[in-house]
Amino acid sequence: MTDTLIIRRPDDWHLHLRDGAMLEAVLPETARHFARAIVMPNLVPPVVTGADAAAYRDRILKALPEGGTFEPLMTLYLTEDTDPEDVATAAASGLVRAVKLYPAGATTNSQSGVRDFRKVIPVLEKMAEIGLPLCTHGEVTTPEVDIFDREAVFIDTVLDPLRKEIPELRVVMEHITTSDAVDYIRAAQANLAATITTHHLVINRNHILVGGIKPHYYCLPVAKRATHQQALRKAATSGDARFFLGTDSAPHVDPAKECGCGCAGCFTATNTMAILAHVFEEEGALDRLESFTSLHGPAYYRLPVNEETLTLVRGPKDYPAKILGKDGPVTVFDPGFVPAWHVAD
Ligand SMILES: NC(=O)N[C@@H](CC(=O)O)C(=O)O
Ligand SMILES: [Zn+2]
Ligand SMILES: [Zn+2]
Repeated sequence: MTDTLIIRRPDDWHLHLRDGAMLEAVLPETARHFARAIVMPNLVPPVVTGADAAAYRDRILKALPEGGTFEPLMTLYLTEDTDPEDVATAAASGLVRAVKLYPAGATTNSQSGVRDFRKVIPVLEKMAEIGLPLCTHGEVTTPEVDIFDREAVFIDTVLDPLRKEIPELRVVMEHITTSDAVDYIRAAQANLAATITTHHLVINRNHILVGGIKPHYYCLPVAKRATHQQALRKAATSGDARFFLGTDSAPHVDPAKECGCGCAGCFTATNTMAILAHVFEEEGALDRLESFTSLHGPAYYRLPVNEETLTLVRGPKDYPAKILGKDGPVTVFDPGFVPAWHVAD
C-alpha cells in the first residue's frame, strides 16, 4: 500500500477569494497547497473590465503571506455592456485567463449577469477568435424550472445552441453536478471541458436535507441525487482530460449561512486535497489524482504545468473546523469522514 504520494502542485480552476478582510482570511488556505487559481469575479461591484481585474490582482498579491508564490489567474465578469476590445487587450497581456458567464440571478452576486444572450454574442465571437475560455455558471433562472433541473435545462436551451452558433468558443462548464453534464461533455467533439468541485464528489442532496437542514452543504448548483454524485466521481477519476478540479471554495461567514435565508457556498480550500486523496483512493484511482488536480487544467487553459510538487501522506491530520477572519468565522467543509490522507507540511 502506498503511504506517500508526490504529485505536481495542484491548481484550483474555480475559486472565490472575495476581498478585504475575507480575502486576507481565506487566501492562505488556498496558497498553502495550490500554485494557481482561476479567481472568480463575482465581487460587489463585480470585476468587469481589464482595469478592475488588474486592481483586484494587486489586492490579492498584497494579501499573500510573506514569501508566497501563489499566482492568481484573473477572470472578467461578463455583462451585457462588456467591451470585446477591452477583453481582448486584457487577455493579450496575460492578465485575464477567462471570462465568466453568470445568468442574471443564478447565484451569489449574479445580479449584473446576462439576461439577453444576443447582447453578448460580439464578445463571445471575439473570445472564440482569440481562444479565451468562457466559464459558465450553467443554470437557467426560469422560475418555472425546478432547481434540481436547472443545469440540465441550461445545457439544452442555452449552452448547446450557443456552442452550435459559435463552435470555436472554448467553454468550461463550471461546478457540474449532473450525469447530464458529464454525458454532454463526453459527447463533445472539441472546445468543451468541465470543473468538478470537491464537495460534489462527497455529498448528494440527502446530505443537505436528511436529519435536519445542513446549511454548510448548501451551494449552487445544489447537490443532486446520489446517481449524479456517482457520475461525477466516475468522471473525475476517469482520467478523461476534459474533467479537472475547480473547488468552487466559496466562503461566507457563519451568520450568513446559518439563518432563515442562508446563502450558497461550501468552503473547501483548507481540506480539499486531503478529501480528494481519500475519494480517489475509494474509487481505486489514486494514480489519477495528479491528472485531475494538476495536469488536465493547465492543458485546457494552455498553460505550463507546475514544476513544484505537493506531498500527500497516509494518515489523518487535524485541520481547523473554522477559519477566523476579521469578518467572522467561516466553517470549513465537513466531508462526514476523517480523510485517510493529509498534505505534508
Ligand atoms: N457556488 C456557490 O454556491 N456560491 C458561489 C457562487 C457560484 O459559484 O455560483 C459564491 O460566490 O458564493
Ligand atoms: Zn457558480
Ligand atoms: Zn463559484
